[in-house]
Amino acid sequence: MKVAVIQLCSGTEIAANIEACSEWVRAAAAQGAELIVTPEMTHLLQKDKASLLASIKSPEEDLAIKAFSALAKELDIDLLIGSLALQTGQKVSNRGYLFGPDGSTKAQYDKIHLFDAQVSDTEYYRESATYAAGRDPVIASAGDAKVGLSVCYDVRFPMLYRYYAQNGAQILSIPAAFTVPTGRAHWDILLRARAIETGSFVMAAAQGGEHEDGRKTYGHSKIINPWGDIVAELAHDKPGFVCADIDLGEVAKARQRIPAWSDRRDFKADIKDT
Ligand SMILES: O=C(O)CNC(=O)[C@H](CS)NC(=O)CCC(=O)C(=O)O
Repeated sequence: MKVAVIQLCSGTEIAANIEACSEWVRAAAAQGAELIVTPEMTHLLQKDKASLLASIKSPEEDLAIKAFSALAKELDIDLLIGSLALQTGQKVSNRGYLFGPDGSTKAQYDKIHLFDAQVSDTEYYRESATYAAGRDPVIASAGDAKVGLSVCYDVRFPMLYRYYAQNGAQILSIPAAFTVPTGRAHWDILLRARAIETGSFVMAAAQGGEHEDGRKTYGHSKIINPWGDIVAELAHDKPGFVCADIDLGEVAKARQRIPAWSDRRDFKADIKDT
């Protein structure tokens, strides 16, 4: 099957971000992509909390959900919107959506692990101050593939992806808005590790560049095969997309060669200091 990841430099205007993203989705679909993944915070990257809260809507009123479900139908594709900021209660949800070729919402996933980190002496994030954490892993079908959904910082929690692999996922979706310092040091290695240790394809769609809210993100969107090879990538931080023809048969092959994903043994975690 042919798949694509889209890289964006989303700004602070929802309508403009939807339009920019839609153009790239159309371009990828024109090249034959049947499953397309977009980055975390596709329709709004806004660091200022008051402005964020003033811009976002409930899922019922959100314009991106309407626009992207219609786009999936028009193009007859599976469209996985990495995530949207949505007003869902006391706190905001960082929520991904998979829209099917009929425009239906096949799945939605709320980011489980929130990014509260001191990235450098001057750059820190307190995502949990604004966002509510999700609790449930989600696997959804796209064509013949089963896809495990995640968002950004989730990539640092291998147990989520092991759970996905053991429950039938062949593709791991890892949309992101990675910081530049952690991106340089960790992005590529974390993604390849998740592919290798689970014997799965990884589709990593990233935000990249200098955003309107003043933030910089790392870019370097890529598609990785179950052996850990990068089969397509944008080796920069500018908007664009890359496609790859992927053979889901490679998943079973990789898992047969190195059965680490099913050889797990449970051990007692209470190690005694001797
Ligand atoms: O808040 C928003 O507007 C959009 N969300 C993000 O940018 C999120 C939470 S701050 N970023 C990450 O999770 C980066 C993780 C990362 O960079 C790492 O794990 O190293």
